[in-house]
Amino acid sequence: MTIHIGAKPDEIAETVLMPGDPLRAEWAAKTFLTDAVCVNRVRGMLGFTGIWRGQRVTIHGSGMGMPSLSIYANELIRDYGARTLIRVGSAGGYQPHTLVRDVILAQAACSVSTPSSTILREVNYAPIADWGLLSAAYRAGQARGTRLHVGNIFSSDTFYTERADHTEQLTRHGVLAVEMEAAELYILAARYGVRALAILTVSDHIVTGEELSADQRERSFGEMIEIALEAAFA
Ligand SMILES: O=P(O)(O)O[C@H]1O[C@H](CO)[C@@H](O)[C@H]1O
Ligand SMILES: O=c1cc[nH]c(=O)[nH]1
Repeated sequence: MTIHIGAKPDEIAETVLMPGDPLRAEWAAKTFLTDAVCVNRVRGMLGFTGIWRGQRVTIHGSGMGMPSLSIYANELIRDYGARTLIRVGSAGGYQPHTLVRDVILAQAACSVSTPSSTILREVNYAPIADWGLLSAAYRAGQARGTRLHVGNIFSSDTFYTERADHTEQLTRHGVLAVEMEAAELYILAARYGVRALAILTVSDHIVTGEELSADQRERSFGEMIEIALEAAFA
């Protein structure tokens, strides 16, 4: 047990999928894993461990924002031995071609700051995905015929931005979408020598205003979960 995760030491798998939403973790575990057991309930941050095609997998919520993800990813890696962490999240599309329900593989994640900024100091570190996971996810998405994009995303510290100029410049520089966790996940993975990838489903579009409901965000992201599982064990 750690401060934030109530699981016993052997109850977390080496492969962990991390949605921001703990209820999405529950839905995904019940939908895609067999013999799924709830291994964490501390603070309502649900985690489940079960079996997918003979492989042990944990699906554990990260909460919203990089400070929250940092707590869970640190404990999963350092205390429980997680070696592959795949964020499965929602994102706001920036580009005309990143449409609602499209899937984005985050090759890199830019940010204004991350929890690691205090230790990286003046270094403008480039957080990047694990190449093996990224290429496997791309192949899995292509094979399924998913509308897929690979590229840079923005990990924001805020959901409600007051900086229209900011969004405009990120869009102009080819950033595909905005979310709130991937950059810190990639930095932690690099620090501890483990594999990480963020797979995102576009849940709303920052320019057109089209959006999915909260219920759809919890339950309609099956394609992304299957791509994540296939990539993890490719
Ligand atoms: O759907 P999740 O995985 O939570 O991801 C996105 O949704 C939340 C904001 O609504 C943030 O956590 C953002 O990164
Ligand atoms: O962080 C997020 C996630 C989904 N949509 C947004 O606009 N921002």
